[in-house]
Amino acid sequence: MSNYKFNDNQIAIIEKLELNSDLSDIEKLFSINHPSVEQLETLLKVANALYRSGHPIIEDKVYDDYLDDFKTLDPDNPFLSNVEPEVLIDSKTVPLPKKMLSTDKAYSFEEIKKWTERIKKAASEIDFDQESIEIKVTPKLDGYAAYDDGTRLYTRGDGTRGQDITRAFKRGLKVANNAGRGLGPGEIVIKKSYFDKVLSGKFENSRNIQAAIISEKKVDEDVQKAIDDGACVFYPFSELTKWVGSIDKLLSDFESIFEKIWNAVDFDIDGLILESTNSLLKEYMGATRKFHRWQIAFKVNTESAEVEVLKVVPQTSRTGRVTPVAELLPTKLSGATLSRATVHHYMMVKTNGVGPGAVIKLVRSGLVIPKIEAVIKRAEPELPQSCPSCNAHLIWEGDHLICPNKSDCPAQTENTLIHFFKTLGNVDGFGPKVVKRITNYGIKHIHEIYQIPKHEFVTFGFGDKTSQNLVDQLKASREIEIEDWRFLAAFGVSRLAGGNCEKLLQHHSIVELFDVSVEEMVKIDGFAQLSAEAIVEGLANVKEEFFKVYELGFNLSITPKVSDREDLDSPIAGAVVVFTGSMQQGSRDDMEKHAKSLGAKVAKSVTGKTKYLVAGDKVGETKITAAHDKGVTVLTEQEYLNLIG
Ligand SMILES: NC(=O)c1ccc[n+]([C@@H]2O[C@H](COP(=O)([O-])OP(=O)(O)OC[C@H]3O[C@@H](n4cnc5c(N)ncnc54)[C@H](O)[C@@H]3O)[C@@H](O)[C@H]2O)c1
Ligand SMILES: [Zn+2]
Repeated sequence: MSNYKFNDNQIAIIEKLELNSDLSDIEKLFSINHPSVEQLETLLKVANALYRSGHPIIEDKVYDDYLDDFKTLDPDNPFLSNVEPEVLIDSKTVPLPKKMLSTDKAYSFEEIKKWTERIKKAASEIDFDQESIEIKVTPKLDGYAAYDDGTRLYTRGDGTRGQDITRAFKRGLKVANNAGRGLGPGEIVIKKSYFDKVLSGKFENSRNIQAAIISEKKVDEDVQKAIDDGACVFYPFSELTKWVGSIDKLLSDFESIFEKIWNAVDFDIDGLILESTNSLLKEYMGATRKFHRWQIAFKVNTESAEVEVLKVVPQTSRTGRVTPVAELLPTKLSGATLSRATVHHYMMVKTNGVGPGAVIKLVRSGLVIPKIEAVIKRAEPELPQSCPSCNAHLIWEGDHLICPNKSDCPAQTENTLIHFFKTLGNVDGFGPKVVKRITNYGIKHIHEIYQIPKHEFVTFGFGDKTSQNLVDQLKASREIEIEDWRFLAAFGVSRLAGGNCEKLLQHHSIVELFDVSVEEMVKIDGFAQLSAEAIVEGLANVKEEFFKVYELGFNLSITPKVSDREDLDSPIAGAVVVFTGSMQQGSRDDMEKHAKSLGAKVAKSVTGKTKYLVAGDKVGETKITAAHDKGVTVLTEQEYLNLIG
């Protein structure tokens, strides 16, 4: 590979670093296969400086991989334990009003899960109620980090000292959503659509422009126009679209949350930020010198590869849908060897020619399953005629091939049972292997599993100890308290995952739900005609089995009814209340909980639906004015306490 050649802009930046190597030696580093520790350090410093001043030389993932290597070779190097510094625009730095750190990174769902485990562990260490742990997800803006204290605007610098770039506001830079000044940390960003339409001819990437907005030099006229057009803004993180919910919800709805937040803004983003919002927990978890332990960035790496398909095998799912799984010539992609990928459905196999010998473009998106982005070379597809599990003749239903043998298809039975225990999630022991063995002996229903005595497990071929353990697990799964919505979701009715179950159970008890008509269901917020029809039909199909299982006696915690809350005789019942700022009488978490118990709907941000904004200390004037503008009643903490008596 030939060496990289720096351009003049890059050379000017590298010279500021005052490294002890010649430029030509540094250029060579970017094509070396296994750089030494010293070489890695130089390489990282150069790449970082170029990246932060708008002239990146390598992809983020490549940078992060080098960083990983460096961590292994020289874990105590100070470059690793501090925020990666920006290149100074001039020589003067000022202390930041608040520390600005980097974020820890996760490139997979597994790493996110581990992070949530750490939060739960921290919560249990300080007796913080697990139920109250709240996670916020926002888009990770890929701009230029800055801090606005209401008077000055600062760069992040080295995390404790930055540079004064208030001039950007003097140049007309606006705050996103007209949110006003003083909202703390955020990023200077440029609207993607504007960049593509107006600026992409002249600038290579939006980083070039970010650097121009804050530079000391006179601003380029196109950039000034972009500022005047409101296409460049300072976006405070507090103003971002967000998802807020429990750890369970986060993990169970991860893909849909991901989709929604990822597409929420018209700015470049390079991931999602996940963080705990509970101040007690945050305080306890604290930070390293580099990142907050209560926050993590989920980054996606979009590396792709062209891969040959060896064959496509059908797999029958719990619902009878037959999923095409492509077996691939094993290929390395972003650090993992891929040998399988799921194709959406058999219609895609048929129309796009995904058969043996086809070449597909795969993208590993950081989520668990690699996605097929395109079919590069078609091949004759093989469409199965019969169910790989029960041999029943397959039928088309829309884009899908379906095994119609609901009652007697081993794959459907097994997957239904696996889904039940997995969704219940309160015991382990009933994973795919165990379930397969049990179903081989003719067990087909959830309620039957609960009636298997120990000696029968032994005749199924489980050891004595394992058999006892399985019996104990079954008992425990009924005794350990579990939310009724989760229990319902475990029956795997189509369109009845956890979120929808909870919404329905806020209106009807789990037993009543089986008698709710489509007409009644569409009256509930969030249920359209088609989903309601599917749900009512799905419930009817599982009704018999549901009650057999329900009558075994599970320890269900009941979802509170909306009506109970609105009927409460409290001045805030049914009202949407937002708490902001720091409170005197107790923690904000506690106040929110108390408000909920009084029937209020506690929200995190003010919208047109908000009735009261309870403002504690240190709340910006702009936030209050904005609330007034939306017709919200703003109360001080004391006024609120008087109101609820
Ligand atoms: N390509 C390269 O050569 C190169 C060089 C250096 C760094 N990088 C990339 O930069 C990363 C490290 O950079 P970093 O430390 O500046 O940033 P980071 O990726 O660690 O993220 C931390 C920053 O995210 C910002 N942020 C954006 N949206 C946010 C939100 N919604 N909530 C909270 N914070 C938000 C904040 O400004 C914060 O300072 C590396 O992982 C690497 O991928 C790339
Ligand atoms: Zn079948």
